[in-house]
Amino acid sequence: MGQLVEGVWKDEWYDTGSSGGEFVRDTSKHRHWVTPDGSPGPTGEGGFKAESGRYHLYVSYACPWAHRALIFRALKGLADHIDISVVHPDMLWNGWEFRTDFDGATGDRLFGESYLYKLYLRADPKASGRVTVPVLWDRDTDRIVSNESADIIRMFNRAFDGVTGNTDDYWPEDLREGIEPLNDRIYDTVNNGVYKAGFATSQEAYDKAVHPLFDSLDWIEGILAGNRYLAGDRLTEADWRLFTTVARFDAVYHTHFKCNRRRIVDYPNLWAWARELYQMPGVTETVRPDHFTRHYYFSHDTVNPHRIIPIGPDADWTAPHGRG
Ligand SMILES: N[C@@H](CCC(=O)N[C@@H](CS)C(=O)NCC(=O)O)C(=O)O
Repeated sequence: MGQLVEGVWKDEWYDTGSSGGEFVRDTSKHRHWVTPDGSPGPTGEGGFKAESGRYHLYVSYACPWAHRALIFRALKGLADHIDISVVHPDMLWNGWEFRTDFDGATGDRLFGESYLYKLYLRADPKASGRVTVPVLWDRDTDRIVSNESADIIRMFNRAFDGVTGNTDDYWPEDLREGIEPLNDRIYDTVNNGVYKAGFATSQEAYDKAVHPLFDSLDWIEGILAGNRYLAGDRLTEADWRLFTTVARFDAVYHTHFKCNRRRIVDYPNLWAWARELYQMPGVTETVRPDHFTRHYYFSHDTVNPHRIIPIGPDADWTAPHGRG
């Protein structure tokens, strides 16, 4: 674990000392957009036209943010148009590595680099900041288009429709007003909430994160009692953004991040909703418990110093969901 400082890799854990023990997530630095015609998107520069074979996606099967991008790649029929490199689940003193000694870890298929930070340095030799997945890489310009999963899934949602012919829409205009507040609360208290609880280094910081997390899970359980999906009867990005955290919850966050007031299996509606999403075509293969259990328990030695990987719960994700 570390970060780049003016082109130099520094091995250091998150600094929670200056924030009262609270984990504060950095904002993503690369915010360009792929668009159908290469015109600029909501942020950054233009020049990134949607084309088959031009872009490469760097992911970890362990990471909930990268997982969003993998799911949208599957749902939107992009697998033949955007290829991927998968990092090794261990994220140690050199950050994410391109080792291949773990099932599914591919190495760096574009450049044969050893570490993800070297990819960031290819794009900018003087780069500073955290080196995170996912990364959407442009082969034509050797630049990072984006390292922000929330943006990448919106690009995947529409930008390549002319390439794939797939017009499924997970951010439909008429539901956006409802989706935004769901995303905001779920990001802050659930997606990032588990990290805030797990990386807290003071009781106060932990308490401040863990109560809103479970308040939100209770609130979501209520929504899913009356609705098939979060925003109503249509599946939207709000569901997928929540799903990647839920998929890791009982195996990892409940134990490793001390989010143990309840498990997902204790919420009947949320658990059935999670199984329904898990079972959708193309999605199941993106869920890799082998990668996420190994990653969290083994990489975070500040949280789990002996790196013992617990046995994990027995839960049947293939059981009928009954939400039809
Ligand atoms: N806001 C980013 C966050 C990505 C992120 O934090 N990824 C984690 C893995 S789960 C990472 O690569 N962390 C490395 C680090 O912080 O040094 C996004 O949603 O894409």
